Amino acid sequence: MTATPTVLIHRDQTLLARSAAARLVTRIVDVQAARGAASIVLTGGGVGTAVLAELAATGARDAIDWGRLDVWWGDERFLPTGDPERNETGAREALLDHVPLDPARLHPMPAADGPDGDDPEAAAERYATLLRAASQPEDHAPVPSFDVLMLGVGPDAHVASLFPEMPALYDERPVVAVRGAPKPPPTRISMTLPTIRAAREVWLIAAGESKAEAVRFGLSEAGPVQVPVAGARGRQRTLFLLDRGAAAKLPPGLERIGSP
Ligand SMILES: O=C(O)[C@H](O)[C@@H](O)[C@H](O)[C@H](O)COP(=O)(O)O
Repeated sequence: MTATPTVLIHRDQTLLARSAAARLVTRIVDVQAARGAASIVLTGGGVGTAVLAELAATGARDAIDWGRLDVWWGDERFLPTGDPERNETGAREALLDHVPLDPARLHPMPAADGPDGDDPEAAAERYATLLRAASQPEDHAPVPSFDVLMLGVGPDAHVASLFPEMPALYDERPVVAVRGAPKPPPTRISMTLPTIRAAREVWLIAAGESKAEAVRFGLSEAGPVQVPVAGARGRQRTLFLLDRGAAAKLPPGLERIGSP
């Protein structure tokens, strides 16, 4: 059963990113204490990368046992390794290159100059195979039950590279290639909604008024094909981490915990 979302509103984007980074430290430390290793899924985009930069900047990051953390990506822009537009490149610069991760536990999505060359379908399948290999019998799914899966939100209500009305939203494979994405670059690789929903916790992180409408519909009963945000829910917990701008059009009657 998926959880009813909890909404948290912060004053501005900086406080939102700091607070999400602090929450991430606590969550990873708690999971590592309970189960040994933890797993997170990263998102591309401005806020997602800002969270990683805040995590790199906080002394609390040393509380994490970086060698026992698996890092996955929810989506990737299908570009050559090291391209500045790749989500992996942004995440490395912001955090991953500055902490003692185990390289074997770092799972970037394949690049356009990777083992499958310029074939995003084969690259997506390769990533799905990696996820399948990492899933445990208790996950009851072909992918692991990620401890935290973070998602940015597009103004059109996309999450990862799942854009409204596009074929990826009907696809039941764990990872798919996306062609013709409205946000550049057009060719991408993305986890699908069933994979996102396998996560224990899903955190939707959004800042700015341009996201307010998408957040509003994402918290409604809208269908995920029209409003992918509405289909992104965690098995145990779903958090909408917002700044005031992104929270400007919330539907009435929602639980809200504001910070001054
Ligand atoms: O590769 C990407 O672009 C993404 O993963 C995408 O889903 C992103 O998270 C949102 O578009 C929000 O991006 P912003 O935070 O920059 O608005």
